[in-house]
Amino acid sequence: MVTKNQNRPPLSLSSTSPTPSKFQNFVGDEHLLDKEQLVEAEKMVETPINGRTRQAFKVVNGGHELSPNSAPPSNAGSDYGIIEFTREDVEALLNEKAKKKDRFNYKERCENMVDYIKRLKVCIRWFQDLEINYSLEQEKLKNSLEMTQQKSIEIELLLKIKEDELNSIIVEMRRNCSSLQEKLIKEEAEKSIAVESLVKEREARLDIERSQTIQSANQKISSLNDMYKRLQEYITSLQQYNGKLHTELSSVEDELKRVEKEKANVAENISMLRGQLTLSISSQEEATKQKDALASEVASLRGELQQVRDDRDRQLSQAENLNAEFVQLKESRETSCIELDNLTLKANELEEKCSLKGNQLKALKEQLAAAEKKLQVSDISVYETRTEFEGQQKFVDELQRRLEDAEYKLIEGERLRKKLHNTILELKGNIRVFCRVRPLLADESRSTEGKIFSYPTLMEASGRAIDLTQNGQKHSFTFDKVFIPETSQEEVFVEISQLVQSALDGYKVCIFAYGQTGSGKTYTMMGRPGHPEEKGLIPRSLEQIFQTKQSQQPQGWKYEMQVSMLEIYNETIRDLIPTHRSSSDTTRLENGTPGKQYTIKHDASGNTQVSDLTVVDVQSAKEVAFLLNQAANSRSVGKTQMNEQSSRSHFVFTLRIYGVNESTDQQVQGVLNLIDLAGSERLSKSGSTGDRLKETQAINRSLSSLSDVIFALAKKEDHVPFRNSKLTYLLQPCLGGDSKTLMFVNISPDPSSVSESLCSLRFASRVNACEIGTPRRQTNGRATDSRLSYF
Ligand SMILES: Nc1ncnc2c1ncn2[C@@H]1O[C@H](COP(=O)(O)OP(=O)(O)OP(=O)(O)O)[C@@H](O)[C@H]1O
Repeated sequence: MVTKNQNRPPLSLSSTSPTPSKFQNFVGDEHLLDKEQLVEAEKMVETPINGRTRQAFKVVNGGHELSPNSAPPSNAGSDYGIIEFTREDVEALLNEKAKKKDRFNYKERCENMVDYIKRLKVCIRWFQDLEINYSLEQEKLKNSLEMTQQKSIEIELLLKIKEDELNSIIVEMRRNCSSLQEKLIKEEAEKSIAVESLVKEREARLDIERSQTIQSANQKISSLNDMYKRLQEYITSLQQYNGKLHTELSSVEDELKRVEKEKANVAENISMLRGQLTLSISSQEEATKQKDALASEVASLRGELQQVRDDRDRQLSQAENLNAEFVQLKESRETSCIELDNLTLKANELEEKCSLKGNQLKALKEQLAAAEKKLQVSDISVYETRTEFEGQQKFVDELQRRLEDAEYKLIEGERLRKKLHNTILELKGNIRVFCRVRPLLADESRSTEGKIFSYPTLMEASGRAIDLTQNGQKHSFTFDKVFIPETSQEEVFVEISQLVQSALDGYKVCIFAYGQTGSGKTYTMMGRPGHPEEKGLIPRSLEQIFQTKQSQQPQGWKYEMQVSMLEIYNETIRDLIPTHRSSSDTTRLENGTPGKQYTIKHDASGNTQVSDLTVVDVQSAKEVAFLLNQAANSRSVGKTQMNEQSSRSHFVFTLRIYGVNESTDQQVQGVLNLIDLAGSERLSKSGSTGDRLKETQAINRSLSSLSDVIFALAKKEDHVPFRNSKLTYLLQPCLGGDSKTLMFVNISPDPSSVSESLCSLRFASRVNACEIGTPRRQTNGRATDSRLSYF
């Protein structure tokens, strides 16, 4: 049990004879229990709690708990508590108290009283302090109460204001609410009306929609019809345009023929005139010569005449002298009679001579006059011939100019036609296909089954169509271009030069040759070694690229070029640039075990990388030609029944072009891929065995993968099996991307290969129908590692 009384001072009880109780142990003579506590203690002694006979009381001094055995201080503090004691203790205490009451003497009482008074004084002081504290506290409390009251008044005021506000708001809201309710009712009524009308409308709309769907379908059909018509019109306009071009072309050709005829006539005339002119020139020369001869003769005759005259004069003077002498002699006639006779004779002789010379002179003069006349006539004829020649020359020049004009028009027309054709193809996004039929080789049969190929020359088809006849059945094909066997390498290159040019303009370009073994793929791509005039597309393309590189330098263009070459042999990639070729690679060449593993990767921007492949920076076509030569020597080639020098692998030549224009800051990044595929062949025909058989099977497998890819692309299937072979995976960006792709389908004219040729042509026309998207120009900045990027 715990009792506390902190506000009252403790009363002390003194005992004279300590009882052997615990209580005594604690308090000694002084008991710090007050009356009430004692009464409490008595009560407790009388009423044991929970059947216990001991109750716990503790005396606390200044808040410190006293341990049971420690004696309380003499001035045991202002506090008290509970002391553990027993019933017997309390009883003994009470008995002791009763006994002590009597025993207290007066002095002790006085002392006690004094002590008590002291204590009371202390108590009073304590009370006073307490009172002061209390009043202070009261003051404080009062103040705070006042403040609190003020605050509460303020708050009350605020509350009142708020309440008023809230009331007004509530009133307002009630008003609003009622108006809203009214509105709601109204709206609900309207809604129900609207719902009704909506239902009605819906029904009506459904009716209308039904009719509209029919209408829209009709409209669609009509718009499709319109579109179809427009397309038809566009096609017809294109056809008309094409036809116009063709008519223009044919008229230009007619004109050209006419002009050529005229030219031939004129040339004939000119040659005739030239003959005449040479004749007249020679006659003129002869006449001139004659004239000169005559003139010199006349001069000599004149000289002679002069001489004769001089002679005559001399003779005359001599005659005079002689006459004088004669006169003298006459005087001495007799003496000089004989001399006179002689002199007379001499004079006669001289006169005769003189008259003869005079006659000669006359004849010469006549001759001279005739020659001069002749000269004049020939001069006139020369002049006439010259004017005629000049007229003819003018006419020839005029014809020449017209011919040049016609030729220019013809070339322009052809260029425009090509450009339009290319634009149409680019818009269509198709792979372009050129077909090339090679000439019959010396050892191939020429006559047995007749001609199997013909080339229709009708307007539209001219230069683009090829017909193959097998067992009397004709199969017609049309491609972007068909090259007949007589077409030269130069003529073929002219057709692709623009495509090559676009690699410099920043396009990805891919040209690959497909065809049966021995059909002329390597000839088309590489040409005939040692015959410069028969060099193929690859060397020609490189020459053009490096020439353009040079010619564009003045306009500020600078190009960097990198070359790499690889072959896919038995489904394994091999680096064809020898700088990297290790001894292990060489070993593999012989035993066919794979060495270095090259992997193909395509990045997000459509570039292809082949890991570890050698890439060489090149500056000139010569450097590339050297590398090409080395690659051609390293390439897997073997002899088969179909071809002496059969390529047993797919050859991929890649030229990466990075161009920058320093004056305009333009940048282009183009790629030129030139691919010579290995030839397809029938195992039965090729007669391959052993390693050759393995090669043939690998070639046929990869070409069949190529055809699977083409089939999937043509059918626009969701999945295109590019990964089925290294070849198709490498060609993926060309076949399914945004590059300008051209396929050469090479055809052998050998009648024994007619079924293979038919297969190739069918495959090619399927390729021609493939849509791969519109080519994109790469004009972005320099790639971080452009060296590895391929397609
Ligand atoms: N247009 C042509 N003019 C003259 N000769 C040609 C022509 N095309 C090919 N040839 C000759 O035909 C033969 C076979 O040609 P080529 O080796 O290019 O065939 P290919 O298709 O590459 O064969 P493979 O697939 O077996 O390598 C060669 O002797 C080549 O010189």
